[in-house]
Amino acid sequence: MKLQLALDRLSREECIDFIAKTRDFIDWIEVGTGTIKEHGIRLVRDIKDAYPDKTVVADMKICDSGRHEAEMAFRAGADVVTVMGFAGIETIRQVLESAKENRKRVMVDLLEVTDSGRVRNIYLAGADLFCLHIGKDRQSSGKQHFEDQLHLVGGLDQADLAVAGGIGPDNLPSLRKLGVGIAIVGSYITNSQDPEQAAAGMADALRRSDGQQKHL
Ligand SMILES: O=C(CO)[C@H](O)[C@H](O)COP(=O)(O)O
Repeated sequence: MKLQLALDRLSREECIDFIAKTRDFIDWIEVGTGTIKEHGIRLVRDIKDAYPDKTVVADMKICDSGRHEAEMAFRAGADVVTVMGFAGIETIRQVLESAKENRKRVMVDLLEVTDSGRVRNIYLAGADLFCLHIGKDRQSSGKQHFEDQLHLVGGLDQADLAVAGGIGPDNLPSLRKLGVGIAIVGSYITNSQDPEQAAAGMADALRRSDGQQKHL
């Protein structure tokens, strides 16, 4: 299982600092939605230039103007862009087309998606990377679990699976059963007193886990 560091609610300098501290333990770097809104797409470019060997995810959470927004992120050096699973299929198709033309990838964020038929249509449209996601605001209710969302991606045999939202050592064991290829971890690392240790611990635990290893 790979580790994606999510950079949310941070200053530009903090983003750079967290990457420097955790670089040996993380596989993918996510520039969070709010972070892009606050600091601009230029931050994606700066991170990709500094870490050309890392996979950089621009968490654009696209829900309209698919091609325009995807190309903005790819031009800035993003390797992966996110589109919302609840977006119109036309928007999702535009993002997938842009990724194909640019030889990049799309992560479909399934935040608040409940219809597995919709997910299957997105898969049939060419998506091959899906993210089960418990949003920040939902996390506080404590009522949602990744297991409850697993039916959404049942039978999507060729797709890779990521999970995001509240992941830390406590719920790591539950990921083992889900066949997850990539764990997206933000707050557990960025709120830690010792981010380097936190990232090292998560990376070690993820790699030792029984989760199905997928090529990403
Ligand atoms: O995409 C996101 C929010 O929309 C976050 O990057 C992701 O969910 C990480 O969350 P956490 O800080 O709980 O680990």
